[in-house]
Amino acid sequence: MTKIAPSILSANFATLADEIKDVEADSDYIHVDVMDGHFVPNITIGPLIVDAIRPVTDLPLDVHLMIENPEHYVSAFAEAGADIISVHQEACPHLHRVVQQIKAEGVKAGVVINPATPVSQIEPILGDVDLVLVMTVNPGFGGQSFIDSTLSKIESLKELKDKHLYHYEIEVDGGVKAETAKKCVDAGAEVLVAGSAIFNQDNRSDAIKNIKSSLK
Ligand SMILES: O=C(CO)[C@H](O)[C@H](O)COP(=O)(O)O
Ligand SMILES: [Co+2]
Repeated sequence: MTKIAPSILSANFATLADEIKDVEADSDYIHVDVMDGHFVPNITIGPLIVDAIRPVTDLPLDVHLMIENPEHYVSAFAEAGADIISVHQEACPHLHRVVQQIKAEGVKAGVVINPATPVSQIEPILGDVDLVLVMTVNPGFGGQSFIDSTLSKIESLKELKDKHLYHYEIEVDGGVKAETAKKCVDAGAEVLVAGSAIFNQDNRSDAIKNIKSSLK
């Protein structure tokens, strides 16, 4: 069963608790996009917001760190209530150390690759992570168009997972909507992050059902 992770990046931050409640029943994770204005051009959410939304939902908080030096903030996000913390390969010269740091906090560890980063860059760490996030847009903003060349990387990650019996989930993020979701799942994606395709719609439940029915 494909999981759905609405990205609150496209939600109304003035009513964030209500926005999360609105998608909770149809979703599996809540995806939280953390941007620092350095690794990506945008600035968004810090541990304070994760702490504030933690009591709002029992769904796992899937925290996507688009920040430089993520090792400085792993503890703060774990203490704030993150269930999964994912870091970009491109931001981590000592990736293995950061993954171990996340796991030592008792949190699931994910690794993320940008559209231009090949799977080979993360191959040595695949046996250690709980989630691999394939960016299907360049990180920094919601509402961008899906990049088709990322599909072959999803296929490679599925092949490597099956071959080595790795346990990571394959997640995709960026430009995911009813028109693009099926090709991700056919390639091997197990978790679909969607922001604008859900929160920019009046009826969020229908928007999620629309994505799910596109997979049939
Ligand atoms: O990490 C992200 C951007 O860097 C977001 O999770 C992603 O862009 C979701 O937005 P949309 O579904 O509108 O593309
Ligand atoms: Co994201």
